Amino acid sequence: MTSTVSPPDVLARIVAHKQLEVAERRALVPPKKLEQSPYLASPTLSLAGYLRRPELSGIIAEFKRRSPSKGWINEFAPVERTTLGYMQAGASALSVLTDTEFFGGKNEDLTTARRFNLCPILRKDFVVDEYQLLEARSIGADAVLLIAAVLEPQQVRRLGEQAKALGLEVLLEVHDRAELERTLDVSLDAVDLVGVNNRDLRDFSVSFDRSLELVELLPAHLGRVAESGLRTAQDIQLLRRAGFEGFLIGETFMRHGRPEKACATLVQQLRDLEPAR
Ligand SMILES: O=P(O)(O)OC[C@@H](O)[C@@H](O)c1c[nH]c2ccccc12
Repeated sequence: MTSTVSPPDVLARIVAHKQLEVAERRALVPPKKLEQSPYLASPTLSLAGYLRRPELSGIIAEFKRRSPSKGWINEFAPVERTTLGYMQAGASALSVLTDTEFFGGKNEDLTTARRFNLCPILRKDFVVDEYQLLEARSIGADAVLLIAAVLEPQQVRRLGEQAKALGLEVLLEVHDRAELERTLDVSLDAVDLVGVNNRDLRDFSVSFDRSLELVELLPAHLGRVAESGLRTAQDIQLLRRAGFEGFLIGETFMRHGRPEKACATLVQQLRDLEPAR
């Protein structure tokens, strides 16, 4: 079962659903069980580190089947071929949506991507509970997303510290200055990267101005990621020149029958545009 919801309350609905889902999962698969996953014994890869590698594009290629704003984007692309193709095309890292209800993903998608790729993988989900951090580690993720719009600053700090203790990197997502400042004020040490979401998840509007305005306020030691609505090599060039190191791209790739080919085309265009890199 999947849902499409109207914009104004989408975040609140996702979070409410996620809380129920986490309670169910915890009852079904207790933390002790998750701790037995072999992934807990293997080291994680640094997303921030990979984004700084100059020989790579900085693109975080996302596997996203559907979204509340667009409905189905790509129901049938196989995870193996798509994620491996993304990396062969020159992406720096992967992002895999694991939310089922609203994004059509699942934990197994991330584990499949893990089996086929040696690169940092971001688990893209709505973290509201520490259980999800252990779960992320147990399915093979290297990094998790914490969304400032749905968490209190103190929660970001606590979840961020717990994530780091598990060896996961933390990408904090913000979409305006107030969110950025109140959250980083208390959680600076618990975060590895900051992502500016060009899409307002409250009304789905997209504007690069969000990224361009906020980039100067991002602490230099944190990885800087521009998220959502990126389509062209020119978009990436603009945002890179403004100071971003990472470019999270989902729909531009996934709406093609062969998302990995769309990624290869974009990477080639980027190489033509930025030959000196
Ligand atoms: O498909 P796009 O417009 O390229 O966007 C990718 C990514 O930024 C977007 O999927 C996203 C950003 N933050 C999120 C939080 C939850 C779910 C999804 C997201």
